[in-house]
Amino acid sequence: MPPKQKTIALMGFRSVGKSSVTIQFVENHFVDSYDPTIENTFQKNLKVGGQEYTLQVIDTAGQDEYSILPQSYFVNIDGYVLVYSVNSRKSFEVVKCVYDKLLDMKGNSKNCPVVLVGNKNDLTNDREVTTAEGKKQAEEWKVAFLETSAKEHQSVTEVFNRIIQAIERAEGNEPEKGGCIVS
Ligand SMILES: Nc1nc2c(ncn2[C@@H]2O[C@H](COP(=O)(O)OP(=O)(O)OP(=O)(O)O)[C@@H](O)[C@H]2O)c(=O)[nH]1
Repeated sequence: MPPKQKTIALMGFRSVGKSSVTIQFVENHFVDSYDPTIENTFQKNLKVGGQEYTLQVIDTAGQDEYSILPQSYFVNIDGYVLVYSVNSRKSFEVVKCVYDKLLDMKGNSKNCPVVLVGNKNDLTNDREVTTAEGKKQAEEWKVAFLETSAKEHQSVTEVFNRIIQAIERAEGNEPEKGGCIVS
């Protein structure tokens, strides 16, 4: 089977680690410095449930609760990774606003595959959002939830595995359960 092409956007408040998660996934390293993103697109192959995927990963500029999302964020994007950082309650509030705006534009949640990600879970002493709160929000939205650490490469690949599964489900295909092989 030829690779399927999917486009995924990472969205969320500034400095939550969208670029770090993307770079850890695509290039397998962690960038300690903070360089605000305008917008970058990366490409990466990933095998999920026996199917090869070519992913375009769009690392967006950070949003806040007042951001007007550009039209380009609603067309030609198959799935959304909504990122907050567990050490910032503000970023958790912003991610809810971003979700509401996405849903407004997409019409309903069936058209809007999402994975909710609480990044920086290595910062145990600075935590402001509990795992239970993230989980509860994801259950309300009926989406997958993961806590990650881009710094410690924890659950990063799993994020992309889960968003592909969500996209396939939204398209009416239930992908086989199984390992995910990164190439
Ligand atoms: N401790 C820790 N720091 C992280 C983690 N992920 C990112 N950071 C740091 O957080 C800062 C912001 O990370 P970025 O990846 O640039 O965040 P961003 O969401 O892309 O930011 P914008 O481009 O402004 O939207 C950087 O200093 C990163 O090194 C993580 O998992 N753990």
